[in-house]
Amino acid sequence: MTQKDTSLEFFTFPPSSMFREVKNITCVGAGYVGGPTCAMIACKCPDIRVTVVDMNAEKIAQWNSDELPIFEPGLEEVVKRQRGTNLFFSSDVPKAIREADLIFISVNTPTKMYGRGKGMAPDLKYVESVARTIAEHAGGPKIVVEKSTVPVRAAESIKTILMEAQKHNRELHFQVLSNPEFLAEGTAMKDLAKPDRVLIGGESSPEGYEAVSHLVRVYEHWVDRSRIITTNTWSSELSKLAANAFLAQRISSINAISAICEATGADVSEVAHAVGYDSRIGNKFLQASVGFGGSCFQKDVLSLVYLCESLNLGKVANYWRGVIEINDWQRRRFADKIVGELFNTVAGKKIAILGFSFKKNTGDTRESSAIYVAKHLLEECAELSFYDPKVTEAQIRSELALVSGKETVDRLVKVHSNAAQACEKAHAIVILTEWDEFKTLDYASIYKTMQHPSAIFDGRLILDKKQLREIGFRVFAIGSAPEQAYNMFGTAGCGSGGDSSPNR
Ligand SMILES: NC(=O)C1=CN([C@@H]2O[C@H](COP(=O)(O)OP(=O)(O)OC[C@H]3O[C@@H](n4cnc5c(N)ncnc54)[C@H](O)[C@@H]3O)[C@@H](O)[C@H]2O)C=CC1
Ligand SMILES: O=C(O)[C@H]1O[C@H](OP(=O)(O)OP(=O)(O)OC[C@H]2O[C@@H](n3ccc(=O)[nH]c3=O)[C@H](O)[C@@H]2O)[C@H](O)[C@@H](O)[C@@H]1O
Repeated sequence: MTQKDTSLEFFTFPPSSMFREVKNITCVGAGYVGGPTCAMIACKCPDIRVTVVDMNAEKIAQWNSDELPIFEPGLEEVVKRQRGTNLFFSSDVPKAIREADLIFISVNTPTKMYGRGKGMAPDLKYVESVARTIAEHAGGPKIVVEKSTVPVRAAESIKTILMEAQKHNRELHFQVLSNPEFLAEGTAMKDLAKPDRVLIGGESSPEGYEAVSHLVRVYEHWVDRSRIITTNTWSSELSKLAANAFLAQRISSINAISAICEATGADVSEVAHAVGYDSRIGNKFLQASVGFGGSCFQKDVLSLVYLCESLNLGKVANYWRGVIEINDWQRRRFADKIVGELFNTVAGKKIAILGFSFKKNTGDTRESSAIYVAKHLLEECAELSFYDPKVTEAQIRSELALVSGKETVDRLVKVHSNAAQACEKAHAIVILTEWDEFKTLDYASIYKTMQHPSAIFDGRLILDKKQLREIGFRVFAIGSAPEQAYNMFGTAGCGSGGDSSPNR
């Protein structure tokens, strides 16, 4: 099936349409995707009533309150404007399903932690449970849209469940579409308002085309038709996994280069700039870091690896597995670097950790690299004092307890409400999230309150190394050798992380 075969441009509606024009949308799953996506649809489509439902009643209560359950720049304004007008949050899932013309499935698909595929395959139990609820309560024709990220051919399972219900009730008609979401946290509202593309996959049949065209029309309220791509269902499902794998691969690529930089005197920012200037490569997503985090990159690359293994494509599986391996290695390498530069022991030393969320402008901590760097340092008995502008103390403690145990966390972890306090009497500062406020801290004053010699480890490349060195800090950044460690003949004076321990 080619792209052109499924393109809607040449498509004319069949005389008897199976589905009504979309006037009521229900989204099952009021999380980081369901909430912002539906807020945007409600905002851009005043003629459509949008209801977001979730089995978690507490979360729904938060969506209906002044304190939304997630922080996302620009979200609160839109929710507060639309809520009660054409945007509703409810925990009455059956009712919202009955009333909908189109239903988004936007539930979580985390990596499975049990049974077959443990630690690799995505857990599709929530998606399946929604499909069953739809089958039970639909009562009439529905376009069901898979927005969650799923493996290729997941739509087939949803369809099988729905078709079983259709066999027993002639009022029921279903079409299952794939419409993966590409928003990034922290910029979700911008991404939704002006997406690079909207991807819709559907069945190659008149009913499939009709369903696709209904969803196209929803997006056409604000997205130019040229940016709405229609494909077959499986291409759409695979494109989402592929897009995340490509993005994650870019980060692992630049992080792999960062290790070479540290050992040679090249500077990863300069290399990224020079490489990214090639218009075929492009300059986005080339920021070396302490490793990518977030709920999706690791999960989706692992899902791709599992898919390849299931298809007996071992070489392809290994290729993508390397992306995760480099990411884990980068985190470990950075933690080892901290221990090494603090004279090979951090036991009993206070280390200030600035940033805990997986990136700036979000309070989301899922798979944050901070968790893993902290885990390694806690294993070395470091005393960690944290500050993050959007992550609560309870959240930091509970994430760390999962990997290091509650007793260790109670003994060695403190959480502060500002950066300066976290740094007081510390031997080192470690930047793990690129929050803007960390760029402009008064480091000269902070330096005076610290133990000396004082070190800064920049895992996000946001600090001015020269200025910090002038204050007196020993400065270490991902992807550049310490200033004194390199001579003009190219021999690095300090090893900064080969495959063996970088400790000197
Ligand atoms: N977080 C992100 O930035 C992005 C996530 N995605 C994908 O979107 C999907 C959703 O991700 P998030 O919104 O981050 O997850 P989330 O965990 O924030 O939200 C999922 C919600 O679904 C609810 N839920 C689960 N099963 C349910 C059921 N049977 N009935 C009613 N509610 C149910 C949960 O209570 C939860 O509130 C995942 O597949 C993810 O891979 C895609 C693009 C971006
Ligand atoms: O499927 C998803 O969940 C989403 O995953 C990512 O979005 P997100 O994880 O929210 O955030 P990103 O901006 O992609 O950052 C992911 C991680 O990579 C890190 N990163 C990003 C870019 C970069 O150059 N270097 C780098 O280390 C970030 O700090 C963060 O830890 C994708 O960017 C979205 O397109 C996708 O929809």
